[in-house]
Amino acid sequence: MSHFDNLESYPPFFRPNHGIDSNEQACKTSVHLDSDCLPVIDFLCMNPENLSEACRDWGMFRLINHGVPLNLLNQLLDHAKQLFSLTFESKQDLLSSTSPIAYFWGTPALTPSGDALQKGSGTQDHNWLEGLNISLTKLSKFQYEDPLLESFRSSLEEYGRQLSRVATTLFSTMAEDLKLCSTKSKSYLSPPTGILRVYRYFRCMDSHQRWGINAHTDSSVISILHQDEVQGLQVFKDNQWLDVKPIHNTLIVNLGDMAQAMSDDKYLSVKHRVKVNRDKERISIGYFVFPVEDALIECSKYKPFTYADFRTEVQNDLKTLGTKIGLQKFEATQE
Ligand SMILES: O=C(O)CCC(=O)C(=O)O
Ligand SMILES: [Fe+2]
Repeated sequence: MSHFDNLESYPPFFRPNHGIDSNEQACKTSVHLDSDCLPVIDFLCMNPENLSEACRDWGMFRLINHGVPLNLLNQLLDHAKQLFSLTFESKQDLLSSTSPIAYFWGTPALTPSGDALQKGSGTQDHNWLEGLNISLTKLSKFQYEDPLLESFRSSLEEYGRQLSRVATTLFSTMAEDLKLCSTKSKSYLSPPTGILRVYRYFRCMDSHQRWGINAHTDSSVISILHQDEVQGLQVFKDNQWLDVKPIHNTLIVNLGDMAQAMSDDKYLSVKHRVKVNRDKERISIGYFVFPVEDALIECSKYKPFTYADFRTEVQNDLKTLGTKIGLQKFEATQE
C-alpha cells in the first residue's frame, strides 16, 4: 500500500505532485514545548475561580466530565472518517452548499451561507484541510436519503444539543464572574447561532511549510473542540506555541473575540493554529456559538458594536486583505 493510498478522496489541489513549488514559502519554524499544562476544568463540579483564571490567563482549557456520551463522540469521528473517504467528486455532489452539511476545502473562512471566503488562489492561502460546515438550525429540519448521511445528521443534531448545554452552563458561570446584567448575559450567548465544523487535515509531505489552519483567533464567544488521537492543535501562551495534546474523552474549550470584548479584555481570545502531519490525517469537530446578531456589545476598550458589525468587517478584510484584523478595528482609541 502506498503512503497516499486514498488519493481520490483528496481534492486535486492537495494531491502530491500537483506542481507546487516546495520553496514557495519560507520555512515556518517555531519553538514549542510539549505541554499538558493547559488548565483543566471539571464540568461536574465546576469551580468558578478556576474557570475565571483559565479564561483570563489562557483563554483555553481542557474540559473533563462534560457529560457528552463517549459513544456519541466516537460515532461522530467514525462517520466523519467514512464521509471524508468518499471520492472528492462524490463529496462535492452529495454535500453541496445548499445542504445543511456543506462540503468545503482549503479554507475554514466561510460566509454565513457557507461560501468560501478567500483572497486569490495562491498556495499560501490554502489551509491544508477539507471540511463540513453545519448549520444546526437547518440540520434539524432536514432528512437525508443516504443512510450514512442520515445517521451522521442525527448524531450531529444530538451533539449540537449537548454542546449547547455545555456552552450555556459555562457561559452562565463566566457571566457571573464578569458581573454581566441579566439582559446582557441573555443576549451575549445565543445557542441558536451554534454551528459545527468537521475537519479532515490532509497528510502533507511539506509538513514544515504548510498549516492545517494558520494562527488565528475565533470570532465566537465560546468554541469547543473534539479531536481524534492525532496531535496538531497548538496554543500561543507566553510567547510560545504549545502543543495541545489529544486526551481521550476530554473537550478543548477556547474563548473567541466576542468573549474578549464582552469581558472588556479581562478574558483572552487566544491565538491558536493547527499543524499538519506527514503521515497521518487528523479529524476534529469544532462547535462555535455567537451572541444574538444585533445585541450591542458595550465596554470601555471597544466602541459599541454588534456581532453582525464584527462579522461584516471580518468578511470584508478577508476578501480585500486576505486576513482577519478582528477586534483591533473596534478599539475605542481607533478613529
Ligand atoms: O481543528 C482544530 O484543532 C482547531 C480548529 C480551529 O481552530 C477552528 O476551526 O477555528
Ligand atoms: Fe480556531
